[in-house]
Amino acid sequence: METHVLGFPRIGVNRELKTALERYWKGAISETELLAVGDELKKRHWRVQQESGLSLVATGDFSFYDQVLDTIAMLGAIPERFGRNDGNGNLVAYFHMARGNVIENTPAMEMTKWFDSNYHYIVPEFTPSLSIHLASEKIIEETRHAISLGYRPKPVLLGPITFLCLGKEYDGAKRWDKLDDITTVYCEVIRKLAPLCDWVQIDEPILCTDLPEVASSVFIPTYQTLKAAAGSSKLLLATYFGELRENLNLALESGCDGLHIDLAQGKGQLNMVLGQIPDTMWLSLGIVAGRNIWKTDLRSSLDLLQSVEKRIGRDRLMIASSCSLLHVPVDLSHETELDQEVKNWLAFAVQKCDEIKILYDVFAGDNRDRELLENYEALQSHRNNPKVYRKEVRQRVASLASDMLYRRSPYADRGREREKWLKLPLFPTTTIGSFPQTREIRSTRLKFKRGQIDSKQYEDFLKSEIRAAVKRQEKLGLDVLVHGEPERNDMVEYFGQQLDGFCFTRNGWVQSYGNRCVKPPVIIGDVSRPEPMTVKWITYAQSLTDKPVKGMLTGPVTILCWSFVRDDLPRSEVCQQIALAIRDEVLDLEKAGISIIQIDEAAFREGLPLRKNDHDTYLRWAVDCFRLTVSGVSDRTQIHTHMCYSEFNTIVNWIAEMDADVISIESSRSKMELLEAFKEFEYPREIGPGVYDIHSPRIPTVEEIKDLLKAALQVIPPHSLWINPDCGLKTRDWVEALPSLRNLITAAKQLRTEYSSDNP
Ligand SMILES: CN1c2c(nc(N)[nH]c2=O)NC[C@@H]1CNc1ccc(C(=O)N[C@@H](CCC(=O)N[C@@H](CCC(=O)N[C@@H](CCC(=O)O)C(=O)O)C(=O)O)C(=O)O)cc1
Ligand SMILES: N[C@@H](CCS)C(=O)O
Ligand SMILES: [Zn+2]
Repeated sequence: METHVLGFPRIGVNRELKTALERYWKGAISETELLAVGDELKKRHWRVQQESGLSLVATGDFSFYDQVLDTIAMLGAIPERFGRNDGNGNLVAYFHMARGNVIENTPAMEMTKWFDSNYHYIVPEFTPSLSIHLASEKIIEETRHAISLGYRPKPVLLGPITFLCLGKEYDGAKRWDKLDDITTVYCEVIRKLAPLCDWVQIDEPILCTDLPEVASSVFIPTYQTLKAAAGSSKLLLATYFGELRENLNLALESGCDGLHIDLAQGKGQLNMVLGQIPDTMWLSLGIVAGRNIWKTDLRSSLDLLQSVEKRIGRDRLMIASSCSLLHVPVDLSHETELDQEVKNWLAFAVQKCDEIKILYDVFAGDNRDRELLENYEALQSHRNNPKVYRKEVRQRVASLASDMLYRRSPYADRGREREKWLKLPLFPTTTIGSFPQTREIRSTRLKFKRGQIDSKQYEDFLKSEIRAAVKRQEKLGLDVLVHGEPERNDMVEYFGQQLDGFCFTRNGWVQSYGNRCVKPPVIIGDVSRPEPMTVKWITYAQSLTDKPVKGMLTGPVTILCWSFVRDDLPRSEVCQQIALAIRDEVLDLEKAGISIIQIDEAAFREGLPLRKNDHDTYLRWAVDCFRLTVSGVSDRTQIHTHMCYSEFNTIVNWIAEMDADVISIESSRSKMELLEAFKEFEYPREIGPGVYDIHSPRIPTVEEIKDLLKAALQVIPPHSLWINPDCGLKTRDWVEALPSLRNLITAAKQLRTEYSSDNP
């Protein structure tokens, strides 16, 4: 038997990687110093896995930005605009791909959501001239390094089929034409890894989705080629984030020596796999959930292990995490301020490694009765805690009436009165909500948290930030203003902190992309809103200006998706509870005189199940929860929503069903590609496709912005077009945000002039 995790979080328990990256980008540390931080983190994480007693340690899972970008570097699949650098150890080219090159004005590669998670990967670009060759031996070097330190490594590669499926084709390129070259490089890498290790893990999460036909047809031959390169080293085909369903045969006939299945998000597949797995194939059971932070139910996991043993014996079994632990925080023992009872319900990456080992020990016949009893008691304490079940919340959800899902009038009617009221120009300009979270804002919040300043001082500081934000926007000439969100640490955590039913970690950071991390709140019980959460700040901003200030809220689906959610209640029901809480806030904002309210549903698309068959069920309850949130307002109130990284094509009709008056969407990195969706489906509302890529430090030019707007105008009627950045500006500095917004306003003004003279 073997025990292992599919990957370990790389950010570091104190976000050491984030700090080092930011210092390196600023020029405060050298490349050598950055590499040393990486080495230290790798060593630390290998040590954790070994000290837990796992039989294998993952190598190649560390990355300075993203594992897909590392694969791009390994294959030399570097787009021409970054020069002919081979990416091997060349961190400069590597970071240009991730973040753009400010000096040469080269845009970054696109970034999008990793399956249905809040992790983001860099999207491979396939062009006809792309030449694939082994360009980086990082994984081989890392594996040798682990061996030199006495570890038993299991290198982790992103599989070629998933890599190809996740990329995008440009200039008429056909991705599958690259398969042979890519397979050749993978063979070269596997051949070099084979003498170093017993197992090589190849991740093909794409097998848990509806696979394109061509991918199915090339899967088995590709893997047979890879297996031939592996020689006596064993290949573990890792699947996760769902069930294999109709792709099971591909996995079983791949020639791989082992198959890993996700039993957290794909428990239903176990019987089918057990019924069909060949006698020679190892089975890695992903029992310990890699996407949530609840303790594993060890007793029921042991029952499962025993039932598996009865069917296929124990010699070919591996006990594992369901997926990489990238999606959970590093170490619970650092949570010194968490309520002890709640803490006892949780397990982070380090603790999950321990759980795997306990399962192994008990299964192997060792006595771990104390740990089993503690685990049982912890689960009971969660179930029986009075905060978990709250009668008044359950009753409110039970008494929901269907008329609570409808605005008073249909869209066409409710706009008329509002137009007179809001007096917005053609192509109204706005931003998405947040302004730069400057060092001063973050450190003042920290001082408040540590009790070094009192609430009056903190509130005065936030008000001065809001005043400055309003002044800046008036000076820029924006039409619809925002208060800038200086009071928010994060758009989900901030709301979670004010809602009953949530709890928080102090240090539970999870990587979202590159250097950016989130601290997802934990939903432990029924959710309700004890008091207004944003009204004070929005009304303060509105009191400073005659222009409309948008109320800014995070929507229920996004709060759900970006939290660790209790697993004893359907997600749809938890979402309804959150929707009711946010509905109360919407109505309070309206009562306080706010005429435009934006409800961010940045994670709406992310929550979409990976299989088409499961889409409609999710979309129905997710759309209804959004409608429940906003439908109480009068016709005069304009409802906005905002979404990031949206590949909408198949769900535009559902987005229209949300019945928001205006939607703003990320689109600049993908060069307005999302508009394809609107060509076929005439979206009956107003739209602000993003024209400024806020994830890059680059300042977009007026011409660039106008080009994007003109592309948008091919599809969106002028009276429906809003002008805004892709997303909030919290990750930018003012030195980048101000000139970018100036260019955005100039582009809007020029377009207005062109349109009024073209269309008198
Ligand atoms: C919009 N996006 C978001 C996603 N998910 C979220 N939960 N939130 C989002 O906004 N997903 C999709 C996109 C892109 N993803 C992200 C994710 C994260 C960020 C981001 O900016 N993260 C910040 C951390 C934010 C935060 O919680 N900050 C806290 C703590 C600040 C801190 O680190 N304090 C230091 C000391 C500071 C000092 O003295 O200078 C400390 O405590 O030691 C806060 O502000 O209070 C990040 O930097 O990673 C953006 C997009
Ligand atoms: N209002 C939020 C949305 C981010 S998705 C912001 O501007 O940061
Ligand atoms: Zn956004």
